[in-house]
Amino acid sequence: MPKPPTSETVDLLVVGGGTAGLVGAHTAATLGARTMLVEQDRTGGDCLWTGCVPSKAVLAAATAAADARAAGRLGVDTGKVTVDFARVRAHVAEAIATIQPQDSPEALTAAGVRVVLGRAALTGPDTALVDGRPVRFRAALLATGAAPLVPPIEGIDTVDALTSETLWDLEELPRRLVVLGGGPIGCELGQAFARLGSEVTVVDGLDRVLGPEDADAAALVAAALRRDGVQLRLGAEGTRVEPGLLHLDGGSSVPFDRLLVAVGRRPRTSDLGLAAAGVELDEHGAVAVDGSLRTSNPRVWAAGDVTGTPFFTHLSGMHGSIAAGNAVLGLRRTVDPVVPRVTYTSPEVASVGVSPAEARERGLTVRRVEHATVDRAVAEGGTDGFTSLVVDGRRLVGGVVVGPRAGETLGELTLAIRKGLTTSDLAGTTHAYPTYNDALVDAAVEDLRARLADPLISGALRAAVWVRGRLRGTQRSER
Ligand SMILES: Cc1cc2nc3c(=O)[nH]c(=O)nc-3n(C[C@H](O)[C@H](O)[C@H](O)COP(=O)(O)OP(=O)(O)OC[C@H]3O[C@@H](n4cnc5c(N)ncnc54)[C@H](O)[C@@H]3O)c2cc1C
Ligand SMILES: NC(=O)c1ccc[n+]([C@@H]2O[C@H](COP(=O)([O-])OP(=O)(O)OC[C@H]3O[C@@H](n4cnc5c(N)ncnc54)[C@H](O)[C@@H]3O)[C@@H](O)[C@H]2O)c1
Repeated sequence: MPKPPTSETVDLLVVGGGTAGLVGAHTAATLGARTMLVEQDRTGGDCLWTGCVPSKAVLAAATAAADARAAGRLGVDTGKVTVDFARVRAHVAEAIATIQPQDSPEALTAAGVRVVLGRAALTGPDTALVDGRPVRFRAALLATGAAPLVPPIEGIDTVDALTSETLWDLEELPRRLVVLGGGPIGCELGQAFARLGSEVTVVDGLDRVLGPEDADAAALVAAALRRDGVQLRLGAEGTRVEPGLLHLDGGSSVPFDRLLVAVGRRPRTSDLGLAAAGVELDEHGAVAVDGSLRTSNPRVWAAGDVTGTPFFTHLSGMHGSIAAGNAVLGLRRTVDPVVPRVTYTSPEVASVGVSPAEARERGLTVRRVEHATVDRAVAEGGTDGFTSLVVDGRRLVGGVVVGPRAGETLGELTLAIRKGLTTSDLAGTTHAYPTYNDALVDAAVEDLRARLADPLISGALRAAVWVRGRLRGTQRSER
């Protein structure tokens, strides 16, 4: 009888080779742990292959087309703008290929990680089956990500609906693209395909796009989408699909050549052996974790989209690093609550911390500067936007930036909030002129001026100026 394979023991078993798993495995290996990473498909995960990288690459092509069409307003005539979708696809593929080596099995191996290409499932509290072979682990990190949600709408399986996973296989630009869902994916990709030449309709059950975002920011994005030719069908749910037609509640319908479903994502937890390992799910079907990213099994941690956290690569990476450090060193580090987010529409929407709406409920101060008063925005003709700061006393606790490159401005604000900086810190920092970040400074200055206008402070200041004037007068008359 053949002997059953003996099990190998590792310090950290990482299941999943997306951002959370990659960062987790690198962290553990750097700390000297015997680390095994198992990936069932391609290392790099959603972000590299079907998420951030291809979407931002296609947005770059779309922005180039839109800028070329709009160049006349700057006195530059380009003639008719045409889009060669095959070359757009080549650009997307090249971006992925350029970044891929950083996330590759070779890079992991060079960092000291043992990479197994295959499936992993837990079989007990400290055991797993990895590509059919038993493995014993001192700790495990679940980083299996999330998959696009396809809602159970009647007939949806009859039309070969696209998702963010399959969209990238399109060889031709669809003439009519209907996007179900007006969240970040629906808005970013809806705008991109419209700018590339598709007739796009975005359908959302809510009465606005980008549901959880600042209402004024969402309104600016909706207006920009409409200017790009996107039809918005808001407050309308998809109820039934038949080939070429999406029926909406209320009785109307929208024709399409291709349907893109972008109504959210669901954590990948099936066939992972969670019950055998005593790992519990939360009420939303995500792996339940405590503040240190530990699951209900004290040997098992989880990171990234599988925890149902806001689905962002930067957060997945932070999760991976913290969870792996905790698992290997027995620490209880927690994830910083200041998490920035950017939707890369044109204009971009960048937010962090307390929102203006929450600020109003809590009686905090909101300082807002319209980009129509920001010199760089005026010079570039990019004045559709604003910067709002949320201030608690003098401390910065949140902000929203809408406009070109808003995501770049957000870094400074995120650091300021994380470090508990004040509007005086921001206003007292010399900023290069002219940048969109001038709006941050202007909003901070507005806050300082408003505080100086307080009768007590302005009275004290007037008194100080008067005393200084008297002293000067006395000194002069003594000379
Ligand atoms: C279109 C789109 C655009 C996006 N744009 C942005 C953006 O601009 N900025 C941003 O921050 N975020 C963006 N995101 C979100 C971002 O892609 C995800 O939050 C991030 O990639 C999640 O990383 P992860 O490691 O948690 O999961 P994933 O990247 O999904 O990795 C999980 C990995 O686990 C593997 N796996 C699953 N089960 C097993 C198993 N049993 N055994 C072995 N391997 C397994 C999977 O094959 C996968 O490779 C975007 C997403 C989409 C869809
Ligand atoms: N720039 C970024 O960071 C970025 C970009 C893309 C995606 N992502 C991440 O990926 C996740 C998934 O994005 P998403 O846009 O698919 O999901 P989402 O959950 O953010 O938005 C889905 C939208 O679909 C609508 N919807 C749901 N069911 C519907 C129905 N039957 N009919 C009509 N509308 C319906 C919802 O009202 C919602 O507005 C996001 O949560 C985000 O964190 C991030």
